[in-house]
Amino acid sequence: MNETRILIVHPDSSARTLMTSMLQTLGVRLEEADSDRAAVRRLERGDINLLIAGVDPDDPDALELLHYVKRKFPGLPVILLFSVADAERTREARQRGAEVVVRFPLPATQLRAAVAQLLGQAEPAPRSSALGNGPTAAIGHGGPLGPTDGESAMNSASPATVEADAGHGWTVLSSTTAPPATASWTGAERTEAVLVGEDESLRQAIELAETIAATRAPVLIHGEPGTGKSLVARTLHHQSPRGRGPFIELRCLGDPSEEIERALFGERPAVGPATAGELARARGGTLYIDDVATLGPELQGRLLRLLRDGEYEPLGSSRVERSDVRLVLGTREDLVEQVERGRFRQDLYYRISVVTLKLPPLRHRGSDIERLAEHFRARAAKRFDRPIIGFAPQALVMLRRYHWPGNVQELEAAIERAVLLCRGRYIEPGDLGVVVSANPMSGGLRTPGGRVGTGQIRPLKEALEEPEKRIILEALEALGWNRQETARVLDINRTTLYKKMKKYGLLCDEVVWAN
Ligand SMILES: Nc1ncnc2c1ncn2[C@@H]1O[C@H](COP(=O)(O)OP(=O)(O)OP(=O)(O)O)[C@@H](O)[C@H]1O
Repeated sequence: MNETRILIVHPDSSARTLMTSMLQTLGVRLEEADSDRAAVRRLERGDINLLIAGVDPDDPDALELLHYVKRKFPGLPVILLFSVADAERTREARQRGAEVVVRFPLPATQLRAAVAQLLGQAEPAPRSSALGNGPTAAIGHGGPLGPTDGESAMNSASPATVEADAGHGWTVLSSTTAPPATASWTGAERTEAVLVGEDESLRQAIELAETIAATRAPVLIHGEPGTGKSLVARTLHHQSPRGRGPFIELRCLGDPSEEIERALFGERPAVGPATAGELARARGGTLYIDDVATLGPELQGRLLRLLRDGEYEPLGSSRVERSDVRLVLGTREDLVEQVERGRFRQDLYYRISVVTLKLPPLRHRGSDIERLAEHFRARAAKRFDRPIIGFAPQALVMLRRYHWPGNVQELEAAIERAVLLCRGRYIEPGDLGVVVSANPMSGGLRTPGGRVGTGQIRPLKEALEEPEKRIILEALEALGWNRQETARVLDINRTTLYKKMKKYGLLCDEVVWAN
């Protein structure tokens, strides 16, 4: 089998070196070109599977190489790296067939995810002998879960992309641009539910999702209950070329294997009517399977086959069906741990985890708590026609101190209840239905009697996270975000500080090169 080759084009050698170092763990052959001319020469020798080109959108010839590639090698996927944000040029590049347009520099994880997805769908570009004869072998469909014809180029000619591009906020060019105040994915408004949040780790998850939204690769979403996995899956669907197709959700928790199997694959008994499964219903769209960790061994095997070969058989039938869905999987469990315990197939894990979005728990999202509370208040006031216009200061303090084990879902329910119960115009602490400890270090929920309910006692490690985050944040702020000095004062080494900052989403402005 031919080696996979990526051609990196950039006039600046340090940018090429940087990209090479970001991609070397992928185990592919990386080649470099310092100009469009050199790139064309190399492309014509054949066997390039993916092109990554850095461009300056202000340059009038910025898209010439793209234009050439899409004409001569229509199957060759292209990632364009823009040196500055330029929405107009981004639109133009996508109309001309660029699969991914991102701002450079960008996090290594994001670049690797985009490359992995596109390589999963591409076959080597044809050799030069086939050139000049118009379109030659197009992108291979990389197995049955590869893109359909309409998706393969992911270009803006598809109605979904044109609409998403037409001023609705959807653009992949956002890796280092600041998100808007709320609803980074304004396109999601079509689904009614809007994704609200500015927390850094949520933003990184969203950016990664944006990068791969247009591909058909499976996506794994990991997060505690109520962190928004289903909402992110839905948003991902609406931002993809499949956005006009169905979005189907299948929740697995607690259902016996056979029920899930029937729901997923459908049933075709020897006698009697056949029943379509969710896979058939989601045809042309996206199927979100939640709590994938709870699937039994048999179902895991069938899911693996579906992902690998795009095939399945309905219950009671031996006739093989082909699937045409994008799969998004949700889990609240740590799948690596499940693999180590022998409860989850490693091969399945590898297949679904190439792109993993990690949603942070609400207690780590800082000011997003208020942002979300305000969003839910406004929505509930409108929905229930209640004249509630804000929060009393003490109610906000309470919201900030509570640790929200049920995450956004719990917050949403608490605010809706408060809007209904509130007698004044501002939500008061009493309306929230929870009594949060006055001690900011505990962050715990107390029963009205004043004692901590046993159901609210948290594992020590988790309970210590909140004060630890606060102490680190205060030290960083006091020391002007000087990490060396902060580590010294806190008496920890810099690597430990870095890891903790990452865990708590405090790496605000930093582009993550490593990992
Ligand atoms: N960032 C967000 N902005 C606005 N609403 C949100 C956000 N995250 C979650 N929600 C809302 O919170 C509720 C719970 O979200 P969702 O069902 O997506 O969570 P989940 O992680 O899938 O939950 P579960 O683990 O129970 O399946 C939904 O009503 C959703 O619309």
